[in-house]
Amino acid sequence: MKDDGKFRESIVFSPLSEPIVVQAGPGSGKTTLLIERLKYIIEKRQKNYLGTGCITYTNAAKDEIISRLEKEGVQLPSNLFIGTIHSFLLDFVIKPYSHFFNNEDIPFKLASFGFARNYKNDIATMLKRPPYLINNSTLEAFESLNRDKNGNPFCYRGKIPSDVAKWWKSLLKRDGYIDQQDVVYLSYLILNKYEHIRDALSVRFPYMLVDEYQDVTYFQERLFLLLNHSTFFCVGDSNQSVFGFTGAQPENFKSKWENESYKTYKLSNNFRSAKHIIHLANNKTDIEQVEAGINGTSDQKVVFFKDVEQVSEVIKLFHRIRDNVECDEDYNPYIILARQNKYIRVISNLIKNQDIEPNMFFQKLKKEHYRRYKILYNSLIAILFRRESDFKQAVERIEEAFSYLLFNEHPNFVDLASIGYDKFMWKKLQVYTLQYLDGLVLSETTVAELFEEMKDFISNLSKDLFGIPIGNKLRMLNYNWKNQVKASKGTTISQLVDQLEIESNLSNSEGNVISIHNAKGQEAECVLVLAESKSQLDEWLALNNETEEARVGYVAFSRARKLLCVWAPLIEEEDYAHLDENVTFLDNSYISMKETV
Ligand SMILES: Nc1ncnc2c1ncn2[C@@H]1O[C@H](COP(=O)(O)OP(=O)(O)OP(=O)(O)O)[C@@H](O)[C@H]1O
Repeated sequence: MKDDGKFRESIVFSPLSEPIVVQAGPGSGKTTLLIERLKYIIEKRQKNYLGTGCITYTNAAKDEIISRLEKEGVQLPSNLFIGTIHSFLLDFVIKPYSHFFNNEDIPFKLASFGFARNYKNDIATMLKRPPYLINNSTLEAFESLNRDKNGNPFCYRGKIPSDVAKWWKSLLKRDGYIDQQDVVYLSYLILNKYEHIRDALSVRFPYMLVDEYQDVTYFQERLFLLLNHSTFFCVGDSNQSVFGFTGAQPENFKSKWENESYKTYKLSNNFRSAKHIIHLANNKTDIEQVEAGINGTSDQKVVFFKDVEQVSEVIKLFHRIRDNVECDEDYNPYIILARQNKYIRVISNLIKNQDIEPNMFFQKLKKEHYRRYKILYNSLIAILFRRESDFKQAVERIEEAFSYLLFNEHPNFVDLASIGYDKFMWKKLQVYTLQYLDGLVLSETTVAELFEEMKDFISNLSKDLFGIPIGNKLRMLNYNWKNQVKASKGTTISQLVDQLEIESNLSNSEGNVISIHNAKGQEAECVLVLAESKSQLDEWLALNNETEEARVGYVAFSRARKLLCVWAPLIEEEDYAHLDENVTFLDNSYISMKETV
């Protein structure tokens, strides 16, 4: 059937009881279609108490869907869930039922980001390495450990041997925690074992919509299959499956596609990109997309930078070229994409064109004592938000500081009853503390003084307001500052807050430089993709999408609406001559030419 408005309406307005899978390339409007279907479900669902779950891959995608619905004036019903699979399962399975699988008979707590840092020495011992060799990427690998199909702990990044992986998961369990990956695995175990729980969940959510289905993991798929009272609407693109290192498998989407109980649809239009971008991407896959949006008619070719060795020159060239592109205000004007975080930091600094010293005080405290770092950092960010009159965010930051101070926990998991508090008292203490921080003369208060004063203030406040002594819970605020004695007495709060303010402004402007993985689902008028080597670019441009690296290139190129520029060091024009119908090669002389003119 021709991919036109009528065809799309027929998908959106299909009977609510029909399970549907939509497969289509980038920019074809999959997410847009999913939102239309969601609107239709909200309007048509038969009983108001029936819920709808809309599973997004990231929180950014969740925000985007909510804002699009709100913009269109859709009233969001209270039983509508929009968010990641992890938050869905945390709310509806882990918090209410995970105590069934915990020897302590209490729900598991979520190990928050940065959690592995607390176990650095144990990790070093297990890996038989000195602690200074345990870097962030090793810690990240521990935090993202998943399971193989048999449920055994498994590192899809290939960094952690299986015996160490097993040790890590049992350590978490012993301490009452689960990590992000096990939110899915444990939820699967719970739903698989207890029929009444899975039935209750499935009946509560008879409509489930899932975006980016190609990145669903094995146990996520198994879990979805258990919800047999729910009707699924799934959209995805196997060619954009780039999260193999988390255990995601495009095969899950393929098997859904081949499952005869689903009605399947393919979309062929691309509403996002200029035609040469679409044709370049078509070269890589068996999905043939057709230019159908307003950008489709543009003759702007894809630009490859050749003979440009310095990334700073490439960025200059990119900005020069995009100066000539008329951008639509409704879209992000540009993004710069790279593969590795390390590289992204270098580029961010280049773009800012200024060397920002990372704040040594925070860096050191983070290494020396992570929990105290969390307390200080959050308190100061709260001051910053207060300055900007963002009271809500300020109190949230104080709450995080308090949660680490009193419980060494993320705010979601604090046990207020253990200190005789209720939620109202907890908030009240935070609001008063925020007022107190706001009243300090920041330029005259050192970090060491802040800790001492805060301890007295909070402990007196708790006694005066509620008659509850919590002084012994505040020992994190007693600190001898180890290797930072001098700095803690010589650094004022205003110096640190000012530094944080600069960093937060910078991170806003840095928002345009992102990793390819984080750019999934996003689009911008102009896109610069930085390959880090010639071999990487070769793989990105190869005529297949079999390898994950090849698919990473596909995702990167297809973010662009009007202009796509690509750079790889030592790129050779003759290697890519077969693309010349869609590609122009430019070198540094473009800049000098423009300057002369
Ligand atoms: N039916 C349509 N008519 C015109 N424009 C559309 C239509 N559907 C989507 N678009 C526009 O096309 C662009 C891409 O849409 P969307 O993000 O939904 O695509 P997608 O298939 O989810 O992309 P990706 O796979 O890259 O995440 C957006 O700017 C969107 O507004």
